Amino acid sequence: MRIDVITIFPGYLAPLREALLGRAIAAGLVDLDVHDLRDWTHDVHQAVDDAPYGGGPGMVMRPQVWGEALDAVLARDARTPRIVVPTPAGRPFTQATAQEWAGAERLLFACGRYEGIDQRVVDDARGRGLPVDEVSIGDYVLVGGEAAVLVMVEAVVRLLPGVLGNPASAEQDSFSDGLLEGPAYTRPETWRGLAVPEVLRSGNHAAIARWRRDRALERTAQRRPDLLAALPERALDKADRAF
Ligand SMILES: CN1CCCC[C@@H]1Cn1ccc2ccc(-c3n[nH]c(N)c3C#N)cc21
Repeated sequence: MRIDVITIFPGYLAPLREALLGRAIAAGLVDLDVHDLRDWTHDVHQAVDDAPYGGGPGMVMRPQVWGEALDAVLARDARTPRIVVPTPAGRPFTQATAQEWAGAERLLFACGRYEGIDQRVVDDARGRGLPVDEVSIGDYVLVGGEAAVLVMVEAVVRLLPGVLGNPASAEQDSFSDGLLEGPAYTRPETWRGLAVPEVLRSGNHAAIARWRRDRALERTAQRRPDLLAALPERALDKADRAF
């Protein structure tokens, strides 16, 4: 997978070259290029923003600069990317989105700042037949798109074959079966007077699987009843319903 990121703060994306993602890049599973939007300005001030039509607070990112940047980055690889524009006004980014994008050959992230990117940049890309996803990572307001890109790239890249040491980890993710993960424990058996649940030390794999499923159902019902309500009928077996 090739990933391009266009931003006015390239340094913000440095963590993408650390740890798991860094290893994926080193292993050739991911090609990452981060581009400075100001490379496509032509004035001495390298202006990337201007006052909003219709008035209002803040500044809007200029379409000319973004248009040139996108055209140039698109041309650097024959593969057509999904263009991803983080925005608080976007569709929710979910595990399903990450799984869908993990199948893409190329992703191109356009990081806005200020009040956002002139809407005609997205409209022009879509008008040329390019797939553009305007997405939000949550119902809170950030200062720009870079933090969202860190989140989304991690969620996608970890799903790529060969990235996680144990592929079962991704299969047993929270959300992969529609439920939150239950509690996890490791040694010592007792810590500050708190013991590991006995069933986890029983060696009875069926009982352990049932206990873990019950804890996931319990936690999901308590913290995310919306996820439980969204589960398809077939997702809960008879034992789940008895829970
Ligand atoms: C605050 N300021 C005026 C109101 C509009 C947004 C703007 C800031 N801003 C500019 C570009 C940009 C991109 C993403 C996000 C963002 N916020 N929250 C999310 N879940 C996000 C995503 N994904 C915020 C951004």
